[in-house]
Amino acid sequence: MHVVVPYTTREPKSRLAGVLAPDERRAFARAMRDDVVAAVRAAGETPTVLTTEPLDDGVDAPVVVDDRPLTPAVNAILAEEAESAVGVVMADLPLATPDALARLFESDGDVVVAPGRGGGTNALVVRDPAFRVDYHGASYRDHRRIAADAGLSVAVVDSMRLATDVDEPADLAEVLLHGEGAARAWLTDAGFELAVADGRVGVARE
Ligand SMILES: Nc1nc2c(ncn2[C@@H]2O[C@H](COP(=O)(O)OP(=O)(O)OP(=O)(O)O)[C@@H](O)[C@H]2O)c(=O)[nH]1
Ligand SMILES: C[C@H](OP(=O)(O)O)C(=O)O
Repeated sequence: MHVVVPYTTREPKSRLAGVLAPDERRAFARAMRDDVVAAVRAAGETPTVLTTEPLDDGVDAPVVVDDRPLTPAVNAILAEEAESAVGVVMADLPLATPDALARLFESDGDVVVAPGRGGGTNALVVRDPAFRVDYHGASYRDHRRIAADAGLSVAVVDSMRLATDVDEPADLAEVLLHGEGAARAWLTDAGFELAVADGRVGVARE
């Protein structure tokens, strides 16, 4: 299956601005992307990075450049590849393992959705050309509605690893706890460590 990994170079991970400088956010976003690309490949599928501008950072996959916003850029790929199944796996899922992704890719359904915590859509498989994406906001709900309106079957993948997109500082604790790849190593090198305060797990930086 062809698996698209959307990746923006424009102000990536702005919700981490309180804990990471702009160049750090770019480097961390790149590390997360590299983990996702490696996991897709280890799951036996073929990744392509869908990027907002050309990349010269050693990305280990072919890239497609499309400077439009996320939704039209992904829909253009779905329209181009209407004859085949397409996977869409976000680049900010550093906990994604080959096993979790294989479960997504192997689930039956015209549309297979891995919801993100907070209402987003972290990963999808699209097997019917009538489906189109509409990201941002409560996109999990919107994608179910788009599928239902088109008469398509939907399968939902229940996976902690695919549900954990890294958007906010609290999500960094998940990477330190469960990550195994470049994103976890980047955080550790940058001096982040787990910190428990008032019984809650968070992160602190040396
Ligand atoms: N190709 C492409 N990918 C995008 C675009 N916007 C977001 N992405 C990717 O889509 C995934 C989800 O992105 P978000 O978490 O919504 O956005 P973000 O810019 O990474 O982070 P925030 O600035 O905190 O919202 C990430 O893998 C992004 O790199 C876009 O306009 N084009
Ligand atoms: C792309 C978007 O991500 P979020 O803004 O929810 O992180 C979504 O899942 O619809």
